[in-house]
Amino acid sequence: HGGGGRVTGFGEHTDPQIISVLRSNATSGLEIALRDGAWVSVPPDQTSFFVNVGDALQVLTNGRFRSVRHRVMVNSVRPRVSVIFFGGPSPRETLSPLPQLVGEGGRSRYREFTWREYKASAYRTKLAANRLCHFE
Ligand SMILES: O=C(O)CCC(=O)C(=O)O
Ligand SMILES: [Fe+2]
Repeated sequence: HGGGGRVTGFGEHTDPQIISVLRSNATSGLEIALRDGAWVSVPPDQTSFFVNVGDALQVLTNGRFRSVRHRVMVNSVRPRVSVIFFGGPSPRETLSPLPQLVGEGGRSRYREFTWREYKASAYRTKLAANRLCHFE
């Protein structure tokens, strides 16, 4: 449950995979967290796809693209329906920042790990955890 009588439908988290493509009906509910932690509602648009950066893409881009923290609040007036495609690596795939994005003399912010390792680590934590801090 959220404050002020608002009910959380899907708790805050970042998506694990590379990219998430989301489609919903015209009911609001999806919210993203800004850098300062404030939550803002994403205006629903049933004619658009919403594309979300996942943790894996944050690693591949060495943090240039950020996996945005989001949640879904319950809309007490209208039903909300959403469908999401999650595009992720296969379990044996190795992930690390792309050399072109680290740059010469630049610092890689993440160590190399397999997707299997990430999953095993993520399943041991709560939904809201920062799952990438184990791979920095
Ligand atoms: O229902 C939504 O719009 C988002 C759900 C979500 O964040 C997820 O499944 O990862
Ligand atoms: Fe999500």
